[in-house]
Parts: sequence; C-alpha cells; structure tokens
Amino acid sequence: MSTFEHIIVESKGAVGIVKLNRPKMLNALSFGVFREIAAAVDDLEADDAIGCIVVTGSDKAFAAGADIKEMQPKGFIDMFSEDFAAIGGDRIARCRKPTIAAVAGYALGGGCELAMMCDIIIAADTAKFGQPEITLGTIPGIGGTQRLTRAIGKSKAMDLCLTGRMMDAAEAERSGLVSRIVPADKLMDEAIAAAEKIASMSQPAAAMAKEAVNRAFETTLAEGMSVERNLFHATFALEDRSEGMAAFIEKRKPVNKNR
Ligand SMILES: CCCCCCCCCCCCC/C=C/C(=O)SCCNC(=O)CCNC(=O)[C@H](O)C(C)(C)COP(=O)(O)OP(=O)(O)OC[C@H]1O[C@@H](n2cnc3c(N)ncnc32)[C@H](O)[C@@H]1OP(=O)(O)O
Repeated sequence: MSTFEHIIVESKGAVGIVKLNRPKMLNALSFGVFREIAAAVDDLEADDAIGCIVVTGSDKAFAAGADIKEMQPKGFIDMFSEDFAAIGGDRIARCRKPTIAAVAGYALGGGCELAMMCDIIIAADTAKFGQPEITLGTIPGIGGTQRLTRAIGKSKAMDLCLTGRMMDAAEAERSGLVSRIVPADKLMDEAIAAAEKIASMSQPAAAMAKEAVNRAFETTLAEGMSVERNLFHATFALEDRSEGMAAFIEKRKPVNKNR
C-alpha cells in the first residue's frame, strides 16, 4: 500500500482505514491531502479484501476545514484552474465500496463536506459540525450547500451556512446528518465494528444498496424507484442472493463469494 505525507492508511481485516494526519493544523485540508485521499481510495477500492472504508481524524478534529493559510493568497483563476473535482477531490464520494466517516471534534467547512462525501457519519459525543466559510468571506465549495441541505433541510442548512455557527453531535443526529452518536473513546471501535459488519455482507449487494440509496439522495422518487427495482431484480443474478436465502432456510450462516 502507498505511503503518504498527510494521511495514514491501514487495513484491519476487511476494513480500510484512512486517518487524516495534520494534527498541528487540526487536519486542515489542502489539495495535497485530497490527492492523497483519492490515491488511498484507489488502492482500497482495488483491493478485493477490503469491503468497507473508514475515514477519520484526531480526537480534536476530524478536519477543521480547507487549509485557510494555503487558500488565502489564491485568486479566482488559481481555484478555477486547479479544479477540485478534476484532481479527484471527490473520489471518496465516487467510491463504490461503502464508506464511513468517524468524526470526533471539529468537522468544519471542507471537513464537514468531506464527512458528507461518506455514506455514513458516526459521531463521537465531542463532534461539532459546521460550514463557517461565510465568516471568511467565502461559501462551501465541495458539496456543503448541496449535501447538507439534502441531509438536514433548507432552514437548518441556511442557518449554518449564513451564521457560520456549529452544531454539536446531538443536534447533528437530531437533524439527520449523523447516523449515530457514540462515546468519544469508543468511536473507532464502533466505526470499525460497523465497517466489519458491512464488509461481511455480499460486496456486490452492498454496492447495489449504496447506489440505490444515493439515487434517492440525488434524483426524483420515480427515477429512484426505477433504479431500486432494476437493482433489486439484478440481485437475483447474484450467487450470494441465492446462497443468502438458502442459508436462512437451512438455518446456517451464508458463505458470500461476492458474486
Ligand atoms: C489552493 C488549495 C487550498 C486548499 C484547498 C483544499 C481543497 C478544497 C477546496 C475547496 C474548499 C471548499 C470550501 C471550503 C472552505 C473551508 O473549509 S474554509 C475553512 C472553514 N473552517 C474554519 O473556518 C475553521 C477554522 N478554524 C477555527 O475556527 C479554529 O481553529 C477552531 C476549529 C474553532 C479551533 O480553535 P482552537 O481550538 O482555538 O484552535 P486554533 O488555535 O484556532 O487552531 C490550531 C491550529 O490549527 C490551525 N487551523 C485551524 N483550522 C485551520 C484551517 N481551516 N486552515 C488552516 N489552519 C487551521 C490554526 O491556525 C492553528 O495553527 P497555529 O496558529 O499555527 O497554531
């Protein structure tokens, strides 16, 4: 597996772990960090042994945003030409394997946006989420106004984007941004346990479930129902589906072959 400057990548069984590693800057996100995350996701997605990926930061900060010190001198043409998506900045959002953001401490600006690129957010009770870009004279730029609004509704998303305030883990769970809250000292145990559970399922079936849920997030109900129906029918081509139902009937655990 590749080695990186700003992140640490390891695997625990069928779980890949990407840990942001710029603690002195509260894991501020630079283009270089996003390039490394993209390369790590390429590696983990290509590894058949990996069934789920966890992205995490430090106890104090998942990521306190894009790197303000690196952004400050930039102008329009700098940001326009080094287009974030073009460098693979949204690669984690395009990963076919399920992804979990394990968030403790600050997830602000680009940090909240990175967490929302993941499929599931599990928050420590210390987590704080926000899109404070407005306080810097800018706005979210990698999904914050779009994913946040779809996740928590217009009014609260507008509140966070216009006031720049943070919301704590409890408010984030109440609003639907976060799947569950766990004690800070149990965050990685819980996130890895969830990832192991997901990785134990049929990987093609998990990819289909992920695609169907994402389409609900991104399109009309009619279109989403059509996608779901087609993918549901497609699961009947999986050996894993036949094995899964046979295992239930025979009262035994299924043996998934990921096909
Ligand atoms: C050209 C490339 C540029 C990068 C591009 C990356 C790709 C993404 C591009 C698109 C981005 C989309 C739009 C998103 C924009 C943003 O995310 S803007 C930033 C939003 N975040 C914030 O505004 C939070 C800023 N931080 C804080 O408010 C506070 O640090 C805190 C989180 C409330 C914690 O406060 P405290 O406990 O007092 O710690 P500090 O002393 O403030 O911080 C410790 C050190 O960490 C440095 N730091 C913190 N956040 C950042 C940051 N976002 N960028 C850079 N550095 C940060 C802080 O300066 C301290 O450093 P030192 O002063 O050297 O000790």
